Amino acid sequence: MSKSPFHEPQCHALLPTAGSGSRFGGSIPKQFQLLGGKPMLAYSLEAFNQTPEICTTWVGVSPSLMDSPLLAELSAQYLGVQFQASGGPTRQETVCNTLRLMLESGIPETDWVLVHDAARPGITPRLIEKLVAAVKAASEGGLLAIPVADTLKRTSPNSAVAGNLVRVETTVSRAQLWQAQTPQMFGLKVLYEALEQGILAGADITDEASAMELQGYKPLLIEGAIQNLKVTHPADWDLMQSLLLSQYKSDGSS
Ligand SMILES: Nc1ccn([C@@H]2O[C@H](COP(=O)(O)OP(=O)(O)OP(=O)(O)O)[C@@H](O)[C@H]2O)c(=O)n1
Ligand SMILES: C[C@](O)(CO)[C@H](O)COP(=O)(O)O
Repeated sequence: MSKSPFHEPQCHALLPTAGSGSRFGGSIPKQFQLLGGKPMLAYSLEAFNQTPEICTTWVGVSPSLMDSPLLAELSAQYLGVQFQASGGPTRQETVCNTLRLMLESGIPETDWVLVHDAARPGITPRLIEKLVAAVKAASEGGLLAIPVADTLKRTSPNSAVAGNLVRVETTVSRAQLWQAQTPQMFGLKVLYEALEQGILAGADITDEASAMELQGYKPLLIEGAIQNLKVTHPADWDLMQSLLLSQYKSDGSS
């Protein structure tokens, strides 16, 4: 890969897939379960493959799945994609390990990386392009997110009532609050260093932006879309399936 001083930063995708999907359940992790006939991960791979700005795509896989038929099938189908045994015990470790491999492979440190949850199959090339355009125009990292629309209630460790009920402790103002989605787009080396330091410090990092914020950055929020929701609980599955069906119908792509 070129390292000339005139190198125009390129964009790369990184999909962490080493989660166990404990809240979702099932005999295999949710990102490999069939959604509308194909593994959930395939939707994100296709969205990035169809986005001309994306040069390479890297997938962080749990080492225990590297030799599975599942992976063999996906690697045969998505030939240009780099499937790496870089999965770690937490999402941020999976991302950090994969970034290290990307840097070691010779991708320039100043290139951009878009980290995207395999559990968000509703991502589209249009949303990816919107993020890339905004971040490149500002030359600052950013993420897709949506403003909070519901009233927010806080509970406390003492708010449990009989059964599974909890009581409201207080209402939290939703003004200026956004829900973070992915992709989250940052410079490759700065993100790697931010995650490495955050992990070493034992910080509570739940996304790439929070690692960057700990280093003093103020990432840009670019409006995403509700269809880009994260499939977390079993109830999200049918909703996602309907959203994907209507998206594909309106695209004319299936
Ligand atoms: N050790 C981990 C944990 C999570 N992820 C990935 O991070 C993304 C977001 O995580 P989430 O949807 O919460 O998945 P899980 O961690 O698998 O879910 P749970 O917390 O319910 O176990 C997913 O693509 C997941 O595979 C990962 O690569 N490595
Ligand atoms: C990165 C993320 O999707 C942003 O909302 C979210 O923080 C991932 O959290 P999870 O608990 O790993 O699903």
